[in-house]
Amino acid sequence: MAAIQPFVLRWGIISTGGIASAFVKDLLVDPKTRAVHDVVHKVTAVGSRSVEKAQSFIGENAGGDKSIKAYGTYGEVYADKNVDAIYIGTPHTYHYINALDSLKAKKHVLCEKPVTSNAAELRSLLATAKEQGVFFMEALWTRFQPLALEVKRIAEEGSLGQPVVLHADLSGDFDIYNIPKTHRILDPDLGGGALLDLGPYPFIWAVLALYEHPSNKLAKPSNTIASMVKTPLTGVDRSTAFTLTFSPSSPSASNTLAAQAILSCNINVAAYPTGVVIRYERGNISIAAPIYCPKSFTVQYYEPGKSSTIAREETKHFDYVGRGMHFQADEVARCVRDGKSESELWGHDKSLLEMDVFDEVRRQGGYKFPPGVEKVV
Ligand SMILES: NC(=O)C1=CN([C@@H]2O[C@H](COP(=O)(O)OP(=O)(O)OC[C@H]3O[C@@H](n4cnc5c(N)ncnc54)[C@H](OP(=O)(O)O)[C@@H]3O)[C@@H](O)[C@H]2O)C=CC1
Ligand SMILES: O=C1OC[C@@H](O)[C@H](O)[C@H]1O
Repeated sequence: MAAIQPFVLRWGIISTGGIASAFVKDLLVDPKTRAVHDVVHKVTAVGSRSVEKAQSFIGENAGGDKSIKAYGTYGEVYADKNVDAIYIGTPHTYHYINALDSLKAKKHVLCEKPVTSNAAELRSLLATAKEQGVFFMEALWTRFQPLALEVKRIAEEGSLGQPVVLHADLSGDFDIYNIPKTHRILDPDLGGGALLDLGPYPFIWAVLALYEHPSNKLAKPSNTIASMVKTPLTGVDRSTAFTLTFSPSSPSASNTLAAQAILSCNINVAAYPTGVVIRYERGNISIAAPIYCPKSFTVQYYEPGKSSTIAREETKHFDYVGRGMHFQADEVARCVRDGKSESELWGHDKSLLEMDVFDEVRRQGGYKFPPGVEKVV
């Protein structure tokens, strides 16, 4: 019997920065190393604002593969007939225009986080993706990693009971007093600050453990409270804390979850070793830093009826070839192969919730983008 050929997704890469490089290296990892046999990835084009940069990028990240086109404009990638899907790795505030141009060229899109600067931009992109009949997804790679799938399985299998409270922090020491104020983490024109860059990760754990919990019935948080500390360097948020409360919409509502997520992010201190703690009625799940690609988590089960005593605990470790960005690429390939417009794991509703929450956090924190940064308001 003839072997079934894997589906090949042909990628065009927009920009040649740090994360585009990491993504391409992962795309080129043999999927069989992670037991994936149904899809494979091919990079067919790289677009940069400089053709020399595109050429060097291919040399450094794809062994100088001559079959990959190097372009000195992004537009040539959108127009390339040998590109099925576009990966966007530009700074936050360019995601909207780059994604819009890709969608208008009828390309499927995987766009780095945060998907847009605000919710209005995202709504506009989703409308365009629908009109054009193409797939669109935010690159929230953590949601597709095997560790996240296993945390979700254990959290929902029943032994731990209902979630009560989740604490998640992502911090990173960006050496903010010594880097240029034009660095993307500090520059307000590039959506600088902790919330947009780091906030998606504490948020994704709140979504996985609370929003997606079966007892929540995909109800949005009933309340969001937020506060920001701004850096005088450029006025962007150095530290942001926000809480999301999930509670039944009425005493008879089908969404019965009553739980809170306490989330934070900072750009002037390194990550704490435990990045996420989810407390349940009958135990805890602790996830090791870095929370964007954790390699282990520990589940503790309480002595029955005694939340002060741990009866047993188990730590699970995960390892694979590559950084872990290829799992989201596999999801894109499968969705495109199957004619889907969005992923079931990180679908449009979750990116929309993220941008609605972030808009509200910025409103309460008093963070306004400079005029002209938001392309849709
Ligand atoms: N998933 C993850 O783990 C990570 C995701 N990210 C996300 O990826 C995005 C990019 O981050 P990162 O790779 O660190 O950024 P970099 O600054 O390293 O790269 C951004 C690239 O975007 C292009 N670009 C287009 N317009 C501009 C502009 N006005 N200023 C600067 N660069 C521009 C450049 O490529 P060229 O000159 O070739 O056009 C540049 O190399 C961000 O949105 C961030 O949130 C970042 C890090 C990790
Ligand atoms: O997505 C990200 O994850 C890792 C961080 O260091 C980086 O700044 C951020 O963009």
